[in-house]
Amino acid sequence: MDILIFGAGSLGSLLGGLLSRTHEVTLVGREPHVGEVRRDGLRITGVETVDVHPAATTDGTEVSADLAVVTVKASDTEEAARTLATGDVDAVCSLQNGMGNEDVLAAHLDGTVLAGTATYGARLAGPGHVEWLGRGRLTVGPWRPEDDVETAERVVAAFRAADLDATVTTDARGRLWEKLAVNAAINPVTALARVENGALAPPGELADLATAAGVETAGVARADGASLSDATVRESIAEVVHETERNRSSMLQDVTDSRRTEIDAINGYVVDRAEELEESVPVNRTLATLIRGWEAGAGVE
Ligand SMILES: NC(=O)c1ccc[n+]([C@@H]2O[C@H](COP(=O)([O-])OP(=O)(O)OC[C@H]3O[C@@H](n4cnc5c(N)ncnc54)[C@H](O)[C@@H]3O)[C@@H](O)[C@H]2O)c1
Ligand SMILES: CC(C)(CO)[C@@H](O)C(=O)[O-]
Repeated sequence: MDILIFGAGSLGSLLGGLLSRTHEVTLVGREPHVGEVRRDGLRITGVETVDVHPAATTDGTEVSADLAVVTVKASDTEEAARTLATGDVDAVCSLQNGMGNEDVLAAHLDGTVLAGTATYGARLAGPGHVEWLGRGRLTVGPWRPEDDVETAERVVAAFRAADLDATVTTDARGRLWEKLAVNAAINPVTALARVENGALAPPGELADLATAAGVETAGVARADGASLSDATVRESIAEVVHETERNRSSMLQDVTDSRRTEIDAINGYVVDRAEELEESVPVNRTLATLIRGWEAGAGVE
């Protein structure tokens, strides 16, 4: 399969590097990473050490591919979609966190839109070098009624052919809501308290706060038509906190490095959707306000 990875940062470089063992992969990213990959290849260390030489470019315009995997941060999805629209991709699959990315891609692109989740852990350690921090799982499914499950099956088969752990889902929206509830719980609380994920293990006030945000999110998910119980969300949060106890969440890393966070696609999305569905989400609203307040004060782009 001809695969374009749009957003060759941490996750995109890891998955693109692993996929390039079996498929034709082009990474679309930024300098100095792209130049280093073109010169010396991409090195993956951590869970496994892998040295590969995928194609890499900073120019994602007018490209054609069987599949574009989108791994930019949520605030860059609109630009990614506009850029991809200048080319010809048969299918696009977001593996980003948060909600709203698939709708942005669908608004700009003609091909099949797939929604995915990724629990792999990755960190760009330096130009040409990505650290593989945790084995994970990918789920991929059709996003809209007109997006066919056969395309999701072909994509999952291609991922598996490269030894990635991937499954097809026919309930992509439900899966995204569940992941959203976990991120809405863990990300802003760890970012505001400046703690590793393990600090949210129960019992404790931080655990209670995170769980309250997750349970509120499950309420909005149900109002949106998803079948996501409070118990499932509580269990998922506790499980992810346990499995990633030494992780600094992506939002904590963004705040520490003075970068814009994905708050709009996480708690911000919960607040917006809750308003449309006339649900009350005071915890998510407070967390979103605090993170957005930090972004404004820090002057991040
Ligand atoms: N890192 C992880 O372990 C992980 C795990 C699961 C999900 N995610 C999700 O995946 C997404 C990406 O996360 P990440 O940690 O890889 O972020 P990242 O910032 O490391 O990578 C994104 C990359 O996209 C590049 N980019 C953005 N716009 C571009 C453009 N127009 N042209 C070329 N390059 C462009 C950026 O330069 C950056 O290198 C997020 O939604 C995140 O929440 C990450
Ligand atoms: C699962 C997660 C919360 C683990 O740190 C991750 O999605 C993150 O950091 O965004």
